[in-house]
Amino acid sequence: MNEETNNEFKKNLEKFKKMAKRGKETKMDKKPQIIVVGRSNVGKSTLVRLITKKDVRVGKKPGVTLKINKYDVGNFILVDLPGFGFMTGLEEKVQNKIKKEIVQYIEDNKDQIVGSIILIDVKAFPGIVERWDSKDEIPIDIEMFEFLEELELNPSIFINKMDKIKKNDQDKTLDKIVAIFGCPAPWRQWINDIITIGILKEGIGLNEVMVKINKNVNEYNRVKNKK
Ligand SMILES: Nc1nc2c(ncn2[C@@H]2O[C@H](COP(=O)(O)OP(=O)(O)OP(=O)(O)O)[C@@H](O)[C@H]2O)c(=O)[nH]1
Ligand SMILES: [Mg+2]
Repeated sequence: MNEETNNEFKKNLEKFKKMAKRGKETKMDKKPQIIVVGRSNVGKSTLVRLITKKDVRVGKKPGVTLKINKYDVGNFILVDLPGFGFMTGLEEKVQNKIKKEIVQYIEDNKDQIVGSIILIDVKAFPGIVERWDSKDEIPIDIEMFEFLEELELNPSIFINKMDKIKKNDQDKTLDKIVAIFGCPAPWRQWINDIITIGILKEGIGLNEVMVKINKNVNEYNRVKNKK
C-alpha cells in the first residue's frame, strides 16, 4: 500500500469504528445521568437501592467493586460509582486507579450528567478532614465537590448516617461540615440548596434527594426541548 492509500484506509477505519460505536449506543446512553459518588461504606448502594428499587448489594467489603453500575430509572440514569479515598487493605496504587477511573468517567460523560450527589458519613467525616489537614492535602470529597462544581454538574452533598451522632451535637457537627465545603454556618440555610441530611438506612432523606434529582432532570429536559 502506498502512503496515500494507507492514510485513506486509516481514515475509513476510524470512520467505521465511530459508526460501530454509535450503533452500539442504546437508549440508555441518551438519557440524562445522575451520579452518586463518595467514600466506601457511606451508603451509596443504599441510596441507589432506594431509588431504583433494584437489588443492589449493600454493606459488602469496601473497595472490591471497580465497576461503574448504571441503572435506568425511567426519565434518568442513576450511576453508582466505586467508592473513593483511603480504604483499609487496599493498595495506594489501586486507590489512585479508582480515582482516575471516576474522574475519567465524569469527564467523558459530562454533557449528559445533569446532577451529582456526594455522600458523606456524618460520624466519620470530621475525623477524615482532621487527618488530611495534618498532611496539608485536600480531602478527596472536597476535591471531588470542587471538580463537579467546576464542570457545572450541580453537586449536592448528602450527609448520611445522622443516627450515629447525638441530637445535641447535630448543629455543631453540621456547621463544621458545611464550612469545609465552603458554605458558612448556619448549616440550615443550605438545606434546600446543596445540603441534604438523612438516615438512608431508614429511608430518611430520600424524598429530599428525589426533589433535587427531579429539578436537575426537568431543567435538562427544558433546555433540550428549547433547542
Ligand atoms: N447507621 C447507619 N448505617 C447506614 C445508613 N445508611 C447505610 N448504612 C449502612 O452502611 C453500610 C454501607 O452501606 P452501603 O450502601 O453498602 O455503602 P457504599 O457507599 O455503597 O459502600 P461501597 O460499595 O463499599 O463503596 C451498610 O451496612 C448500610 O446498612 C444510615 O443512615 N445509618
Ligand atoms: Mg456500594
